[in-house]
Amino acid sequence: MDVVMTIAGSDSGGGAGIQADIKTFQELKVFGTSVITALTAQNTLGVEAIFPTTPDFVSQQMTAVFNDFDVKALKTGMLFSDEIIECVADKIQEMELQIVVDPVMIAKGGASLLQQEAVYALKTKLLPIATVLTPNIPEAEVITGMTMNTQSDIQHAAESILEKGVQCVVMKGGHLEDDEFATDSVFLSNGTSFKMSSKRIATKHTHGTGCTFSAAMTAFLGKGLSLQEAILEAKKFVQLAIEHPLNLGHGHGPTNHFAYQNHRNYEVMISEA
Ligand SMILES: Nc1ncnc2c1ncn2[C@@H]1O[C@H](COP(=O)(O)OP(=O)(O)O)[C@@H](O)[C@H]1O
Ligand SMILES: Cc1ncc(COP(=O)(O)OP(=O)(O)O)c(N)n1
Repeated sequence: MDVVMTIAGSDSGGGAGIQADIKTFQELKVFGTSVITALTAQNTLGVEAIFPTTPDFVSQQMTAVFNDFDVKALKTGMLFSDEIIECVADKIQEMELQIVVDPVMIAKGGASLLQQEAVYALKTKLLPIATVLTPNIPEAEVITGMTMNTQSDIQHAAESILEKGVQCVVMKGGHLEDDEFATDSVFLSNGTSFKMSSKRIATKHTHGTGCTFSAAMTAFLGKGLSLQEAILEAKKFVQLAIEHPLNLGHGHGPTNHFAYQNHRNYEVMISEA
């Protein structure tokens, strides 16, 4: 059984963060381990409180898992502070691992899940060792300092991120105003680029989409899929999870992690970036 890890915050409401990651890992039949960076008191209506873990305790959790398991791939989600980012980066920089960095910054309700002063550590410590970075448009704008309105803006921002040492950037288009398609643009450091589109679902139940997408990518990388295959299959996983909602909670409900096993046949459309 392939072992993967998530380093992220806990969402008491179960739709995002560690909980979304572990559910995704379970559905994709990899063994999930977890390192908790912060606890959030959260539900589908928003984040009510945040209680961060100490960097030392983050380090202790990582050591405990790494001393016992052969972790093939890991993802990072909510990292909260520059001290936690530095401690995570120091620990994994020498390891042979596939690293998916989901640069979680702001939750849907507006709560800040990454302190502003931590953006520098994210850029200088974590990006250089990342296999894949999965920013949404607002996150890519913070990382690059660029404004992104057009496909050409997306390409320029991706190029500037690749220069920081990341092997692949997946610019998520969930926030773009397109009624028909949810399109993500993928750029690899070897010069390959493509867009992947799926039918945009008109729904408010999109809590945890980013976490689920990056967790699925991590699971597929852990299982040995190539980078491109892992990205495409993760897109399929998140599409099905959005398309078959569970209708839970009173706000932005969670996605459905069971859907991939029940409705496997979704074709993601691929085109030139
Ligand atoms: N309404 C939607 N219909 C279909 N796919 C969506 C929808 N919203 C987001 N996605 C997809 O979900 C994934 C996560 O994207 P996004 O919601 O932008 O991330 P985040 O949660 O980090 O803001 C991407 O593949 C995106 O294209
Ligand atoms: C603990 C925790 N981690 C991450 C998020 C953000 O998740 P995301 O997938 O980006 O979904 P939304 O916040 O946009 O619903 C979170 N909310 N909590």
